[in-house]
Amino acid sequence: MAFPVIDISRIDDPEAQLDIALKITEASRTWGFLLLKNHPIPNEDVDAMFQLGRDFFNLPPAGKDSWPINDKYMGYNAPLSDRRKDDKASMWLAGKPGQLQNSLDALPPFWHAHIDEVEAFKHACHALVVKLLVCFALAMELPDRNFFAKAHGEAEGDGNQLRILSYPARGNAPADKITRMSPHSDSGSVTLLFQTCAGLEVESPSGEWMPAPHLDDHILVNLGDALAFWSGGRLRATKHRVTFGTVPHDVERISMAYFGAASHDTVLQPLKQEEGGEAQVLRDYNANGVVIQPGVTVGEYLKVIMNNIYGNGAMHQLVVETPKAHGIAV
Ligand SMILES: O=C(O)CCC(=O)C(=O)O
Ligand SMILES: [Fe+2]
Repeated sequence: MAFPVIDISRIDDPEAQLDIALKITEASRTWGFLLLKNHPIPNEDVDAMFQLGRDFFNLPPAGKDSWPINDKYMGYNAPLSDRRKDDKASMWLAGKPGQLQNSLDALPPFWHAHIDEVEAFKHACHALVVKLLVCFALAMELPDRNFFAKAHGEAEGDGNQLRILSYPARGNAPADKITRMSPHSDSGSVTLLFQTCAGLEVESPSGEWMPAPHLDDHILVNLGDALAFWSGGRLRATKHRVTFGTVPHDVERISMAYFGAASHDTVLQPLKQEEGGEAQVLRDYNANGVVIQPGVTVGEYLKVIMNNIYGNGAMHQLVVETPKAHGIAV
């Protein structure tokens, strides 16, 4: 089965939309990964963000280290701090519009002059995520084509995160045990991944690690566990990783992920079969070592996941005291 590459140039054209929605949804069900061709985000804007990332990561430690990632997913994460072992750095620029401007103390000074550019880029990413969410609802024949999209209001988007990543060049061949990006699935709804070169490996539908193809000017899309669970298993959150085997150790690799998540008060109840869910009920849906339970909110779930990655090394599980009953609480 070939890795899906889908042309979305006519995604807003009513005559082409359903066909595109069916292709995107089928790729999301089988692979959980796809490449978007002819997407609406201008390549110059993507390149400009990459350049900001490069300039930032090139700063001396004094320009970065005093602003570690905080509980609002803003700030810097230095090499070997992510999962306490991954050899990459990243900068998190999260939250709804206005949050960056209101949180300048949490951001390295480098970013203060670039807030508007970052916000505009996040806004464009969000608009594309919403288009994809509409496609899923259309292809699943849900009564409301905005079923997923309406839980992703940009103004409520505390969990929307832009993350710029740097896999620094290393002079020596690394020791075996050091990873670049440990195997994981993403946690929210839809991730847009922008890459300057190949390097990502994904779990294929038959369960083997394989390199994700890299095509210039395409966006790699993958899905998070919250949406996969909520869809009743119709959409797949696929594991992926970056290793020293796939990225040459002596050149820096820059990538950028926009994580689109539903608002924190969205309640995750898997779609029933008559609503488009799979017959198999999603019991014990285990994602990155955390069991997602029906009735949990997106905010509760994302918090546990982030604590497990950035916390003191202890693994937390979700405790849902009073599961909420409805599909969406917005
Ligand atoms: O750097 C990449 O290509 C992957 C990044 C990623 O998987 C993530 O940030 O969740
Ligand atoms: Fe990821």
